[in-house]
Amino acid sequence: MRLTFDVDAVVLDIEGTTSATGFVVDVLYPYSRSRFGALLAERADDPEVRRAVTQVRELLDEPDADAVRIEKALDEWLDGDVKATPLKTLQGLIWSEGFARGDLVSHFYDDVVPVLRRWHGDGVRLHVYSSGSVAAQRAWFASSPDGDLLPLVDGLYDTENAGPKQEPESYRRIAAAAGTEAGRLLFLSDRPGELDAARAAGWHAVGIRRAGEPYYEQGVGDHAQAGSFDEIDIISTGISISGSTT
Ligand SMILES: CSCCC(=O)C(=O)COP(=O)(O)O
Ligand SMILES: [Mg+2]
Repeated sequence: MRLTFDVDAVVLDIEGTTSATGFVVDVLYPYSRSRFGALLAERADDPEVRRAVTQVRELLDEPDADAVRIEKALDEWLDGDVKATPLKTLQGLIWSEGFARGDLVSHFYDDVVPVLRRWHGDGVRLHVYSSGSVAAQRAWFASSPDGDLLPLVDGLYDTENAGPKQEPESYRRIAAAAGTEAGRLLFLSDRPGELDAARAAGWHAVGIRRAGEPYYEQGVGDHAQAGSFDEIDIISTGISISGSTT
């Protein structure tokens, strides 16, 4: 079944939506795991590392946690795919350097890039909202197998600049930052809790269900769903339900 939305902007989740969770877990996670120790030891004075370490200590409620304890916590969060903000900050530092060095190339499902190019060509604004840090998102889109996709993207949002993905307030912040009415925004994600939060903020939301992804069997509750981006049409009239133009 095809889905049609009259919106001005589409906001994209990454893992499970544009890209395979398996790739993130099997390629990116080991890459960061093997580099946490050196990052914590050699760059402890880097302001971003220091800020993330402070956040880890706060989350653990262990103000004196040393580098060994911090690394253990990061590894445990990796094992559980826990989307802790300081984990994502440190991964973002490591991955963006890995992408820049050419060690890493990102992954997008086959249907995604042609559809993103079409929507962008049609004047639909594209934003990203992922638990992966903005630095990681930037590197991910810049180093795709199809080349640099960053020119397609207007805004990048993560759990630091927008907030947790399961809270409606985060979606209100993104709408304000993007300068777009809630009813003119469409969120695509694999996780029902994120779709619920977007809808509670007045956005349109579609669950992306791809066979083999962790949330495939659970489904997306009562949200509209699509198996690929090909099933979604965007028309952008610029006319909101209340009749005002954007
Ligand atoms: C380029 S971001 C890498 C993926 C990642 O670490 C992540 O947590 C993605 O989570 P999402 O919110 O996009 O499902
Ligand atoms: Mg996801």
